[in-house]
Amino acid sequence: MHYRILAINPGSTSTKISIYDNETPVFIKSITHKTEEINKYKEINEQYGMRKSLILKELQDNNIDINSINAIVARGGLLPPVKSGAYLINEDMIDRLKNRPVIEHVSNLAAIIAYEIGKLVNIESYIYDSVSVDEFTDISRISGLKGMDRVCVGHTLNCRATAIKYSNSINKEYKDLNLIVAHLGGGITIQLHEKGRIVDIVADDEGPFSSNRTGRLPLKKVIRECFSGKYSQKDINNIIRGKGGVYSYLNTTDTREVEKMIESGNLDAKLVYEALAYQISKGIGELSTVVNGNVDAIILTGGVAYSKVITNMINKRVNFIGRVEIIPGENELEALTFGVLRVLKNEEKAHIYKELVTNI
Ligand SMILES: Nc1ncnc2c1ncn2[C@@H]1O[C@H](COP(=O)(O)OP(=O)(O)O)[C@@H](O)[C@H]1O
Ligand SMILES: CCCC(=O)OP(=O)(O)O
Repeated sequence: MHYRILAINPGSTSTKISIYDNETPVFIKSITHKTEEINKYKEINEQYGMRKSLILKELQDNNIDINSINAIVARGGLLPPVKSGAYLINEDMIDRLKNRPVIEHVSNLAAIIAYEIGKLVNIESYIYDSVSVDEFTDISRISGLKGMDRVCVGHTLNCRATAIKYSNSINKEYKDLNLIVAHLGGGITIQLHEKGRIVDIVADDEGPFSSNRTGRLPLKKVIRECFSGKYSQKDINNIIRGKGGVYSYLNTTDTREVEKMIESGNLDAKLVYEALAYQISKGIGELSTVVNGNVDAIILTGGVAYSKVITNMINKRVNFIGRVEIIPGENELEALTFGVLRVLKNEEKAHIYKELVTNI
């Protein structure tokens, strides 16, 4: 059977799209959005029309007839907790993403755009391995305060696809392995996949800092700053996810720049980079206890995993736990497409999204 699939992955500064004919990519494009254009919109959701028009124009300019597409797949946004795998996009999901997303995040736009394009040509649209995939156990959900459960929000799309890719590469079934997967991108999250289920994670506010996010901070000091009168809630959020981490120490979010600083003898940069590796390693160590140390492999992925300097530092600290595999970069368009292909080929079933949880 032949399927043509459009995948949509919006980021803060770009919208990535691809067309695959079954497993073969036939068109891949990253549409860049100028900061001035993005800044025109007060809320992220207002960018929907602009991004949808650019996608349609891009397809038209490249002679791709939208009527030739059989299904659309989008990066899943900030829904209340959902299962791993595919969900058919429906009105309930669109209502939640447009009106009550759990967090404002650019990934919320993906399903909205996919659904609208799907309606134009009367085809189904899906999300796959949403950022809010939550397979926590009862024990991992406990936070330390009744009424404030931990929730799982992370880079599940890349982590799960990379974990499956690694399992296939060693001729083992993903569901038979215990894997710790660290997504080292602009944001960092670390996941424990126990026999194919993501039972616990270190979220981007629970562990290591990243290029522009603070990670876990000393709580008492955060409370003092929040009530100092100096900041609005938006300011605080912008610091935590945007102006924190490497950026706050070294004024750059590009870890390649940090390496150049280190090479030129900058001792502050050296210390911050070592601290980054140290904190990532601590997160990996923390998750290894969830399976009593029975870890088949630790996988380092995402853009920062291209850096030999950082992966060597992490390797030294964590290889006593299990073998360290480096699978750099992220291939989210492929992960989305292959996921929905499994649905179209009846190898997986798509879940139906229902608004059950109302207090998140
Ligand atoms: N070769 C490299 N060496 C070190 N860092 C890199 C390299 N390539 C990309 N990065 C870093 O990876 C981060 C972006 O990772 P990526 O997975 O593309 O991000 P995102 O999660 O935002 O999609 C940036 O901080 C960038 O500086
Ligand atoms: C919201 C969790 C996933 C995430 O942080 O994605 P980005 O790193 O792409 O912002």
